This record gives sequence, C-alpha cells and structure tokens, in this order.
Amino acid sequence: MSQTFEKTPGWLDWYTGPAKPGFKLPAGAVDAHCHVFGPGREFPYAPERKYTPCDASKEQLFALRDHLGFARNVVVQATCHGADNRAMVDACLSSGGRARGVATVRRSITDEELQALHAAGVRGVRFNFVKRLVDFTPKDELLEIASRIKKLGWHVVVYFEAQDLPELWDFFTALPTTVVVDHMGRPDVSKDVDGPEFALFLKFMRDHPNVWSKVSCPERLSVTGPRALDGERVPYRDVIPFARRVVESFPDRVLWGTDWPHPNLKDHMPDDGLLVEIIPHIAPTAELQHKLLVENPMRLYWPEEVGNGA
Ligand SMILES: O=C(O)c1cc(C(=O)O)oc(=O)c1
Repeated sequence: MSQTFEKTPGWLDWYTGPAKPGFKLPAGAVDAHCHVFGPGREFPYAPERKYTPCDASKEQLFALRDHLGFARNVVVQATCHGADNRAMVDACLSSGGRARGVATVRRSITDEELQALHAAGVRGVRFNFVKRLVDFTPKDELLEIASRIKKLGWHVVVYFEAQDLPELWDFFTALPTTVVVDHMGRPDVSKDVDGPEFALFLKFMRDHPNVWSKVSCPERLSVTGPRALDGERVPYRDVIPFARRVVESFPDRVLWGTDWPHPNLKDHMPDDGLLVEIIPHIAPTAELQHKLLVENPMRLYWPEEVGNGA
C-alpha cells in the first residue's frame, strides 16, 4: 500500500470507561448508530480506507451497551471497512438478535449475498457523500442499489455535509425507500438554528415524509466542545437547539445513537455516559424519549416485533 495512514490516537488502550449516565434510558432503548472496527487481524481494514482506526470490538460494544443501559444496537458499516461487511455482520450474528446492521454494498453484489446480509440482520445500506471519508460513487449505481434493497424492505442511510444538501437534493428525493440522514446532515451549529441552512434541512424533512434523521454526534458538530457549563453535566450545549428542533418537529422519524467508538475525533474522546445525559435536553418528555429510543428504531429495525413487519 503506497499511502500512509495516521492512526486515531489509541484511546481505547487507556480509556477508563464512560460515566454511568444520570439519565435512565427507557426499557428497550436502541443505540441506533455505532460501529465495530476490526479487530484488524481478523477483519482487515479496506485498502481504499481514508483512515485507520484503533480496533473496537463487538465485545467492547456490547459491554458499552450494557453499561449505558441500552437493550440493542444498530451497527453501521464504517468507511474504514469499505464494502467488506464481515466485522459488522459478525457483530450482528453474535448479538443474540440484539443487533441489526447497515451495510455498504457495491453494484456487483449478488441477490444471494443480499439475502445472506438480510439473514444476518442487515436492514439498510449506507451511501456516504463526506469527501474526507470516501471516493465518489456514481449516482446511477446508488439508485440501482436502492431499488434492489427496497425489495428486501431495507432503507438507505445517507451521510453528507450541510453545504452539499442543495446539490444532493434531487438524488435524495428520487430514492424509493425510507431515507435516514446521519447526524442531522452535519449542520454548522455556529449558525442560527432559525437560519437558512438549517431551514433547508427542516424543509427537506417536512416535504418528504420518508426522510428520517439521527439526532446524533453532538461531539462532532459542537464548536463549544465537551466542557459542561455552570456545573451541569451537559456537554456540547450548542448542538442541543438543533437536535431538539428536529425531535420536536418530527418525533416519529428520529433516531439516537452513541456513534461509538467516535472515529476521526482527534481533539478529545467523548464520554458516552455524558452523551446519554444530553438525551432529555433534546427530547424533553418521556413520550418523546420513548419514540426516539424505542418506538422509532424498533419500527425501522425490528418491525416484526412491533406487529407491522414481516
Ligand atoms: O464523521 C466521521 O468521521 C464519521 C465516519 C464514519 C465512518 O467512517 O463510517 O462514520 C460516522 O458516522 C462518522
């Protein structure tokens, strides 16, 4: 391999573990956005990757799940594994039915391979448009994949930067499935929550009832950072108005996830326990919390358990 990679700091080696959250998650809560990395000797990272993470295993993920009080995980294929879904699939298969997956696939995938992913627990594919993470995939290829996975009842997860939404609008609105936006479409939270950029994102959701959003990743979006103010335990305060607006406007189409193990964060390592403490600030009532953490992810990932699925 000609390229050299900078390793994300080896925080998993020294990290003492997250705080026990003061906010008690509702029974059956789903961490709907998290990853597994490797271990690299078992599940090698993709040659085309843009970063090399520290290994972050399924065992560590499940321990975090139990520590925080989640019941289930949605394991999202990380770009450092490219379209080799083995680590994610292995985590799903090892979870005793408590993890579902979102895969990355190429046009060349066969119907049999898609069926095998479904049997392992995959319920969606991820299309990534963040240029620092992936190379460009032609949109006709993505549309072809979307129409194939629609037949399996899957959805499409999209990851993009806020400034790219206008250019991607027509493509997103042509997708024939439920479309789940990662991390609120990465708004610039130094801008006004009532400003034109976030208004466009809200319009995108309002005008398209098939569009959902993860109100995740305050640790990536925050400008003010992890330091809590005024002796409170709430970090990343500047992201809260944005996430709360999405939750209150579209309570039936939002998901929450830790984003563990937080790839590409170089300045600090978030405390997942404190991330959980943000939840009642973005979903202030028990009803909103239940939708965000239980009803919505169950409808999307375990529909057969809520009575409207296969
Ligand atoms: O912003 C990121 O760096 C990032 C990367 C990945 C990935 O590499 O898949 O996933 C995420 O959810 C966020």
